[in-house]
Amino acid sequence: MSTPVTLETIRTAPKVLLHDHLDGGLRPQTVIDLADAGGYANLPTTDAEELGVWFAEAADSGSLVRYLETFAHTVGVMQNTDAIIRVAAEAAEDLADDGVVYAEVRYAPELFTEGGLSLEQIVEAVQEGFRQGEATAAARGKKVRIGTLLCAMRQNARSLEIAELAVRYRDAGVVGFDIAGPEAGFPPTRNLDAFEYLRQQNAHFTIHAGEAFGLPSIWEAIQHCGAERLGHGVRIVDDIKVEEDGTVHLGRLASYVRDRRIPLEMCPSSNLQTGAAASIAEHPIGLLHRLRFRVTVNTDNRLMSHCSMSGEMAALVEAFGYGWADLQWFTVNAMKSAFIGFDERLAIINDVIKPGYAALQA
Ligand SMILES: O=c1[nH]cnc2c1ncn2[C@@H]1O[C@H](CO)[C@@H](O)[C@H]1O
Ligand SMILES: [Zn+2]
Repeated sequence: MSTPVTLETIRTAPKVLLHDHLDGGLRPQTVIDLADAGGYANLPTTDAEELGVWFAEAADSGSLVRYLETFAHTVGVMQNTDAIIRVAAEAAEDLADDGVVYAEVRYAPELFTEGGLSLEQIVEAVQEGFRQGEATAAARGKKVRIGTLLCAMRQNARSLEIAELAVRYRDAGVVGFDIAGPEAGFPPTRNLDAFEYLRQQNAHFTIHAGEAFGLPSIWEAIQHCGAERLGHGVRIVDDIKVEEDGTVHLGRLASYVRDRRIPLEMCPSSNLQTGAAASIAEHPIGLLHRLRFRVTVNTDNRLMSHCSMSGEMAALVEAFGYGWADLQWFTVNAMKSAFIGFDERLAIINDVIKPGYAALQA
């Protein structure tokens, strides 16, 4: 008999996460410890439980710009290598404990230079932390592999430099590039030189698009910049019309995204907080899953959105009645869309994901 699909059983299922911010996933107690050690005095509270609630509530603002303001505190405590190593190691452990078998975790190196670290020192500290966290998790019998994405911030003008950094570290665990930060007023085409460079280097990138801004942002990301995946991409529904009788019409852009199998890195809880969707039940992921877009499920920011990979899946199960076959479909979609090599993706699908879901459905 098939195992019932509950939060607890979903935790045991192999999961793949493509969109998770390192500076959005700290444990509240770690924020407090690091603030204390590093002399960061601006935290709203030094009680771990209260701090967790504070982040979730402050981020629950209905606006991406206000959501992003909460990162001042996590970035504020990550300005030395010890702090960065600890945060990265704990991220790997927490993901492994939640049953994530492969994750791409992203961060913007340019945000961690206030204490005098070079971009290279920052990248190396994060890689060291991931390596430590993977080893700690493996010793507990949980195997996770972490790939790193480097973000450039849309509001700054350092994207080419960060793209070069990503390429320099591509054989050391950095598997791709992204642009993050406020979307309105900062179109992806501002960073064309970075994307051009990455394409010439045969390097991979995704772009946050279609979260706080609509179709033009998605169109630019794909057709001008050459994004392989879309961070969020929720607003692609603006190009889909559902008639009262249920007939569906896809516009040219939505058709292109579906036909080309462009992966959508969807983050349901985060989207509720930034106002990109009103509720999980009304989240476009339901329609996009039904229409067989290349949908993936992600956390975005586990601290600010007070979520986990298993929790996001459980919320979808509750809202849409999904079963193991749907959760496996999301997981295989994500693994197919990862930025590591084809043979490695295939091995995880065949050796880990399929047997894992088969056992749950047996
Ligand atoms: O959903 C999002 N949309 C756009 N930018 C984001 C989102 N979540 C986090 N960041 C931004 O990405 C930086 C690097 O990790 C974070 O510091 C935050 O400013
Ligand atoms: Zn994001």
